[in-house]
Amino acid sequence: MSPVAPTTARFISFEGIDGAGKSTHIEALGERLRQRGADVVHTREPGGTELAESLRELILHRSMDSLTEALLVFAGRRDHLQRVIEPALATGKTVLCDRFTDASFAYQGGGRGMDLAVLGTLEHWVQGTRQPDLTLWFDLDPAIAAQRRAAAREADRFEQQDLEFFTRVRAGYAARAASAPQRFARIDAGLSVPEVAAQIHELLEARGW
Ligand SMILES: Nc1ncnc2c1ncn2[C@@H]1O[C@H](COP(=O)(O)OP(=O)(O)OP(=O)(O)O)[C@@H](O)[C@H]1O
Ligand SMILES: Cc1cn([C@H]2C[C@H](O)[C@@H](COP(=O)(O)O)O2)c(=O)[nH]c1=O
Repeated sequence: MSPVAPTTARFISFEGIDGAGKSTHIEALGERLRQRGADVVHTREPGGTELAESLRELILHRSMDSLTEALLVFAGRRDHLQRVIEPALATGKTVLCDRFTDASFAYQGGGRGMDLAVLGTLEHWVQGTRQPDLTLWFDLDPAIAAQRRAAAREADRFEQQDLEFFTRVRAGYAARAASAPQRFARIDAGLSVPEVAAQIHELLEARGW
């Protein structure tokens, strides 16, 4: 187990349908990387800056059409990239981001049925070639995710959607993972919390992270 050089910039995103278990594991992963010498920044989307957090409130709670939703998500992402993600990576930090652009393809593309070419154009405008170095995709049966959410919290505008919506979102993630297999690592999120943690541990060990 060799320590990570503090100057090794890494961008790791966490993806999956609502309730798949991302948040449960992010802090522990950050701690693991810190112990190996990384300077870790935790952030999230929508959000991550004051402006983008304001947009998050609108996106999660106000009614709007899918193109408006996508434009707000990408506007927040631009601010987030400029103010937080790019400066952190430029100074050798490790960025752990709870959701990034794959969520736009899964939710606005898969869930809402938006044209993927339009999303691809927004992606190119907003982030150029910037992509995470690793995306941990917490893959879970939407029915199980719904049970977990119901036990955990009050639903926002996305979480109120039905199983068909989340089945399309899941398929959106699967398509995105198939298009970038080197970047995506699928986690079986249907297992217990310790078993999911073990999968993440093995994935990072295999990369020497
Ligand atoms: N492997 C697991 N088995 C059973 N319950 C779990 C598991 N992982 C997480 N949970 C529980 O499921 C609920 C949702 O988990 P969590 O908030 O981590 O999901 P999430 O993917 O971050 O959701 P969201 O993206 O909507 O914020 C929580 O109550 C959490 O304790
Ligand atoms: C980045 C991003 C997010 N969303 C949706 C997905 C989730 O339902 C919410 C965020 O809630 P969380 O509890 O913080 O996971 O936003 C989206 O539709 N499009 C996106 O690009």
